[in-house]
Amino acid sequence: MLRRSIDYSLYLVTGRDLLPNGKDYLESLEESLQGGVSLVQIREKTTDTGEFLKIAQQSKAICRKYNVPILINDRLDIALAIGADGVHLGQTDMPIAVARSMLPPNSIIGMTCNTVEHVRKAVQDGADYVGVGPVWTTQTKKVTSPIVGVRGMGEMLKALDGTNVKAVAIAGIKFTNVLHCLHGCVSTTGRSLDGVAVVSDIVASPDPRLAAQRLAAIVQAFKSNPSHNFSLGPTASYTPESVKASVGVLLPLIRHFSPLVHQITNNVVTNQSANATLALGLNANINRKPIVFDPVGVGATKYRQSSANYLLNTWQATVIKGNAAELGALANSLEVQAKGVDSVGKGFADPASFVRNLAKKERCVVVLTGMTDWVSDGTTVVKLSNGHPLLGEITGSGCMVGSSIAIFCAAASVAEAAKRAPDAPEDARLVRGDMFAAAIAGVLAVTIASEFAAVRADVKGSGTFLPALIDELGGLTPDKMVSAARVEVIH
Ligand SMILES: Cc1ncc(COP(=O)(O)OP(=O)(O)O)c(N)n1
Ligand SMILES: Cc1nc(C(=O)O)sc1CCOP(=O)(O)O
Repeated sequence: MLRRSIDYSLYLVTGRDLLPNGKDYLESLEESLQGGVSLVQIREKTTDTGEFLKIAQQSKAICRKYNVPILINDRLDIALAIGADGVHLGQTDMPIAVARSMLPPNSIIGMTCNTVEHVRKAVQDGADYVGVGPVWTTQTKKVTSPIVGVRGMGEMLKALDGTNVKAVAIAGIKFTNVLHCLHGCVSTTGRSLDGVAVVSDIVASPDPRLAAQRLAAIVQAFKSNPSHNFSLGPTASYTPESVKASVGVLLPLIRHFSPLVHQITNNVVTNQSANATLALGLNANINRKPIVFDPVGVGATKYRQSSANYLLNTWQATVIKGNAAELGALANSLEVQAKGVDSVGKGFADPASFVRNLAKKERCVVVLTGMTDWVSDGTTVVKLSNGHPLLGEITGSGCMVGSSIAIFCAAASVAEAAKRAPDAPEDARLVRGDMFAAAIAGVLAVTIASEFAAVRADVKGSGTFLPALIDELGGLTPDKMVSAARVEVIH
């Protein structure tokens, strides 16, 4: 039998103990519905049955006014008593089949899932939706299962492929991170969330209407185009000519906008990275938009590995840049070995597939550096064949590439922001501008400058190469970059 269609976009789970002082529960619920809450779950963990029943009845009357379905957390008896639209069950609650046999036909049953196995079981048992998480930590409840993290959600969502079971993420979701959550929680097969479940960001707000409105606007915008990434999107078809043209456009933007770039770098290369940044035309400072992550020597120690994972779960990287050993370690691949922070051996047998898969998994642009550089947005792969062996003989050339990528990303993002009308509708893009082209331009700036530097008469070896490289970075022009760039596009 067909179940009614539910809009899971903004799923409010109630929490009366979080209401601001003096705020009435029913008034808060009604305001949140006016703000765009599309589904409500009444969650009362310590309330007596009689009071729970009364609250559920009153809540149902308000939800009906806005034509929004109401579910009950854990308690089938309350759901049956008030004629709710369904229940939300936890892993230790009543099995779905038993609940289904007791509830009216077409009732909605949701199940909490903390692992891929939970999701598979919930699908098998006939859940209508899964509440997947915890995405982040939360103050609202003592969560006993490990944090799944945004990067762990893809595998859980993938387990829903081929089913009609819906998914909402839960725990720690707020206006400030909801877009990160939606962007990051997409499987490699393209399955994204149907919505987000939120308690405190709405309930604890003195203005729940506004709290719901701003969450709903982002969720709706994301759902209207869930597949976009940091490039021009899956429909954009890149060619060597279009890539080179973008690179040519981006370089003057750096000098025009001189965006601020906040660099957190290691002590060995601080000076050099700052010099490269300045040569390209920037003041190193704070810019809060694109994030370029260079996981230096990530495979070398457990501490580096756990720090990288922590950072990647805390914010969404726009670009991850590394050598074969670093990216191999991030991807848990044993194909390439490291020696200190350097990569040894021949590299990946199929670098194009490697970068494409990692970019898809991490939901960002991936840059694999080496003799040949490979860049992917998860769909398209670009192979870049510029560079000079002297680059490998100076320390920190990889960090310089990271800085250069950051500069181009900042310029592309600031230029896009300048074009945008102040009242333009929310488009749910974590970073605006073509970050794929920017990452490519960042790599090419250094590798092309290295080619110009290496052939200068004043360059006798790595010692004289470094200042010449900085000079050549400062002297780059769009024409020089476009005519020197060796770009192949692999779709
Ligand atoms: C949408 C959604 N997802 C998960 C939960 C957690 O439910 P449960 O595991 O039953 O834990 P309690 O809510 O009972 O503490 C939820 N309520 N809603
Ligand atoms: C009810 C609930 N269940 C969770 C789980 O991980 O299973 S987290 C949670 C509370 C989420 O509250 P907030 O939006 O305030 O972080």
